[in-house]
Amino acid sequence: MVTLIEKKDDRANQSDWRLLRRLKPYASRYRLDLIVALSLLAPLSIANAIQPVLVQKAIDGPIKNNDIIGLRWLCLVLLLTVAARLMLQAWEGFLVQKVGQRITADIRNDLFHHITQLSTSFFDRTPVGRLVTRLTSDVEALGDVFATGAVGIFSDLASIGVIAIVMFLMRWDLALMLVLLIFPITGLIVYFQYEYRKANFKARERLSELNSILQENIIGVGIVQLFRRQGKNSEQHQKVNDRYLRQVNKTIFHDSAVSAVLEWIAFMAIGGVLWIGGGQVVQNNLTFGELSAFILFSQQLFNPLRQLAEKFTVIQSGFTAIERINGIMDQPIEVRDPDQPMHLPATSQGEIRFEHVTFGYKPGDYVLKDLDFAIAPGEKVALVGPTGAGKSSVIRLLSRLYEPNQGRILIDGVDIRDLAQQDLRRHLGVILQDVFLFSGDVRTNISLGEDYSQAEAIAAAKMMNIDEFIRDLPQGYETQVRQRGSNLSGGQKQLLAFARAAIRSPKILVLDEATSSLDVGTEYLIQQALERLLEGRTAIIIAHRLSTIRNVDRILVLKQGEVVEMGSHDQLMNADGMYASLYQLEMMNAVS
Ligand SMILES: Nc1ncnc2c1ncn2[C@@H]1O[C@H](COP(=O)(O)OP(=O)(O)OP(=O)(O)O)[C@@H](O)[C@H]1O
Repeated sequence: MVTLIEKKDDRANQSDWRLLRRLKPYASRYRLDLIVALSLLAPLSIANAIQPVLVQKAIDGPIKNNDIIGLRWLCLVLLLTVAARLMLQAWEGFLVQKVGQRITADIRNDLFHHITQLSTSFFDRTPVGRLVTRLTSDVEALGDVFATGAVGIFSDLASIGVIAIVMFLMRWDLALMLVLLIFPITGLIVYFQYEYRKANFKARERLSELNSILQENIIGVGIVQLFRRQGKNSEQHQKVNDRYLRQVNKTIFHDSAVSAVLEWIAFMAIGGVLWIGGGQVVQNNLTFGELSAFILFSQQLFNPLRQLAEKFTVIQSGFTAIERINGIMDQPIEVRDPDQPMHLPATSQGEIRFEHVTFGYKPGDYVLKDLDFAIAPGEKVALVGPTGAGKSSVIRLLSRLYEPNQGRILIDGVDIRDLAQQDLRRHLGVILQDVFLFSGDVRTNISLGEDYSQAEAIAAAKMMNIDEFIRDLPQGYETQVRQRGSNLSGGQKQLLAFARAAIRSPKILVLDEATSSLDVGTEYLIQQALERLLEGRTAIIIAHRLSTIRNVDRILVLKQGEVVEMGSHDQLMNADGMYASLYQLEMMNAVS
């Protein structure tokens, strides 16, 4: 499946400045530290450029004139300049890294927050592995830009500027030769930068692909082993891994090439200085001190350039990461709270009304067509129908995980799009078939981190027949739930999910009945808990076993997204339509 993010390959061509602008709001939070760091650039660059000048002064002055005292003074000044430069450099580095890591942490938080608000349809199109890559390695790549001192690029640029000025003041002809070399080097850096960026962008896409495969295979390891897919899946993994490797090799090539070329040019520059400057020394047009200073200058000039090339590798990865992070940040939050949300009163009755609702996951391919029904407060309604009829889609719309294409859904007369989502969730308890448990203790899994007391959690667990079981656990309510609840049975997970709903006491309950068969004892506990949970509440139950819903007030029979029958069990049996035949089929299966 092609995701939106993949389509954004052209992002690799976005200008770096446009990308940097996205960092501006983050950087401005730490304005003061950044201003201090930037103001250190000028003294740092001057301290850097002054060193060759001091060497020149020492050679042409005290050394030439046998002035030992003068030489020692100059050495002391040189030493102090180096010490001052190192201190300023350390201070600047510390500030930049500190701010950088804070910015990275802020981006990580914002990205996480944004992802948690994105609509379910986004998650339908985007594999989990890709998202995890964004949240881990992309944010890390961005952090590396700061951690490796790559932002020192600004001080490198400032150093080049100041060195150029000092060189011109000393000898314009030699200075011109060195400065002219900067242009082809910059051209090379820009070329390799572009190529590296392209290769790196693709390498990261391959990495996400690899992560997706890894994620799927780890989550689905049971199925992989049961169906003996290990060999085939390893082959698939190897293919993607090879593709990733090839792409990484390309990035390594561009990275090494730029370093080698720069090294070569740096030595050419020293050679050039010796060639031209040496000739001038022989003709007495240049002093030894000036020649030495220029050899040092050429080193000092090319060192920052070399570092620029090295840093650009990290910076390019950072840019790629920003592009990809932006790819997520630019995903619109489709389900938003209205500007002035309406509120359901605390005395809300729990009436539900679907008004001519039509919906499709893909445009034009409707899975629910013109649904039009109302559920009275306190009424219990079952949704039945063959697989793929649209039952789960009905509750996804009611929970506002998706929006209808046409029509509207009202709770107590208020369109759910006019409600704050929090308000909707407070009035709506949803229990899904596949109960998701978070790592943490049992109590937290009931309260889900909300402010419920221990007594409330226990009361909910008691009402839902699971208190005794929890007390028997090694640490009772403080027992840690293993990943995704692997230390709990299917029935226990169901009861825990009921307790989660019970503690919130919503007006409306939506239940996707578990399909797996349970032993008679657990089945009884669940039925009893369910009856208590449903008491006094409006409920929609997706029933997979018709025998369990004989007592509901009304049954809606869905077929290919349309309500084809509606009525009580007895009415539908008398009508002898689709429900009656589904029911008879189930009875026959139960007997045989
Ligand atoms: N996330 C999705 N993206 C695209 N199509 C989907 C998605 N979820 C469901 N569908 C399609 O929508 C239709 C209705 O699915 P839905 O899950 O609502 O059916 P259901 O009646 O609950 O089925 P079951 O009883 O098997 O759970 C099906 O054709 C299904 O393939």
